[in-house]
Amino acid sequence: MSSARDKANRRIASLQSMLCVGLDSDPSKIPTLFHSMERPVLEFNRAIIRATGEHAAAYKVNTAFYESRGLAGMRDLDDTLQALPPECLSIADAKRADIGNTSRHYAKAFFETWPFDAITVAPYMGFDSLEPFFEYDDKLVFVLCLTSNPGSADFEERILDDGRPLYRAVLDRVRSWQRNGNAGIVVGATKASLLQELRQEAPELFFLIPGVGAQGGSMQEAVNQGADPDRGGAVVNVSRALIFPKGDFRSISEFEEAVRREAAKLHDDIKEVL
Ligand SMILES: O=c1ccn([C@@H]2O[C@H](COP(=O)(O)O)[C@@H](O)[C@H]2O)c(=O)[nH]1
Repeated sequence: MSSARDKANRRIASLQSMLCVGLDSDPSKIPTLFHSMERPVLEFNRAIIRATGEHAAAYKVNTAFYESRGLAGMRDLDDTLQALPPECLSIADAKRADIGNTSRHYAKAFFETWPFDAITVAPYMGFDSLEPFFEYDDKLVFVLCLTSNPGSADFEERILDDGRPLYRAVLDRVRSWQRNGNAGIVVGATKASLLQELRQEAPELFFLIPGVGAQGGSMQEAVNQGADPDRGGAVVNVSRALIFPKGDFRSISEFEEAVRREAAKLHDDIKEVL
């Protein structure tokens, strides 16, 4: 069994939490309190980690918010990864994949240079583009399957000649590609009824479920439909609705308290269902 997956399941069971905290740390949205600091995004991330640590099973770093800031962003990504609690699953939401020769370097970047436990990848270019990721059998590779956005209808929900929607074909292939239980899929919380169908089809896959909060998905539905038969095997991501609480904060600790309250609420919702 992949050690990343083991780690995630241990954390889910010990905490009774599937909460994945999304560090979509958009500098234009972080509270002004942080703006005068030398590294506002890193300090913001550290505050979020302090506030959510006791409730989180995983952290997802969406690399777009760091890459868009060039070198300074990459330094923040590096130091954020080091600040994550080692008992939580760390996910690079990088949505990579290319010809095999190039994918090998993407895999090295996100599994070795930055030693994340997991990465998100796109299935469009087929098995040889994903094989370099699956070769890391101690990690978790989340393949985009049925995404949370309305545009999932453009390709993912298209019906193939054999009568299956494309996302079902992706699911079937991912099941055969996994090594040592290192495969996962991304399914949007906004697709709750289909989420249940996919879970029934693939009880052995690990699920990353984004789309709760700002995109309208419900935490309880996501956990209910997405958990595996042992009530583990999935993490549910919340980014904006958790890390950007509304309010005018006079101190960092006031800000952290607001985030902690929101994380505790989400954790309570999860515990009620698990
Ligand atoms: O289908 C997908 C795949 C990835 N995402 C990512 O998850 C978070 C969601 O952010 P919220 O603020 O909680 O809406 C973000 O990083 C997306 O890029 C997704 O939403 N849907």
